[in-house]
Amino acid sequence: MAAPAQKPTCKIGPSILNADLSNLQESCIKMMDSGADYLHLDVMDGHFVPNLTFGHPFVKCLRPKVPEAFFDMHMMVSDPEKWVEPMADAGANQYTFHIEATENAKALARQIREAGMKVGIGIKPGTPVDVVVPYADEADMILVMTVEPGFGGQKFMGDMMSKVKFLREKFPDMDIEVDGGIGPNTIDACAEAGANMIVSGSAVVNAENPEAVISLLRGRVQNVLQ
Ligand SMILES: O=C(CO)[C@H](O)[C@H](O)COP(=O)(O)O
Ligand SMILES: [Fe+2]
Repeated sequence: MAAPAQKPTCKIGPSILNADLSNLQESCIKMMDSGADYLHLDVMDGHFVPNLTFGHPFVKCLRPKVPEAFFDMHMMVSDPEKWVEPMADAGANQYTFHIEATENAKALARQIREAGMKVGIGIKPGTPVDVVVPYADEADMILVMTVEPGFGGQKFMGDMMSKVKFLREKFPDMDIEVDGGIGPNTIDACAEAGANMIVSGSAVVNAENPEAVISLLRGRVQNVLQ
């Protein structure tokens, strides 16, 4: 029997993309100590997006340094099928692939689940939201990108909120994540549209007081969820 549906709760996941790359361990620990609910780790392959970050060897080294953290892997890669088992072995908890990067999202979702991870499905700004609907049953989370994937520190695309609203109406119990350009000035739009998993990169990691920013973001989302 399927587990009973649970109302989505607010979770704040800092992206360490714009942190000090020579000291990511410290940045991750700092984010968790500042009240992060999870860590959003951006994997870029220089092909699906025009930038490179890190892969499963880095995740494997990071895992024991932050043993309690939930790792949400944002896989901006062209062959998402290829890295499922290596990421699971490295200690990833959720594997978010882009719908644009696969020809068989259903099989990929199954592969991720069999590897013991939660399934996330992401859509780029140019992808219509209805593309993801047939696969929603296979997913734990849908990610609506609010910038063109590839770089941190970009401007939030408010017109993506219609996708979030559409998904929230259709899937009241689903985790819906937003990612890109989110901080104190843009959180209200995300919260009102119905997002409950909030990725925030530069606004949190560059803040003098990351704890205060995380708490502000959480407060705004919780106000709407209640
Ligand atoms: O996936 C991403 C970029 O492709 C990052 O997660 C995102 O950009 C977070 O950084 P910021 O909050 O600075 O925009
Ligand atoms: Fe991301």
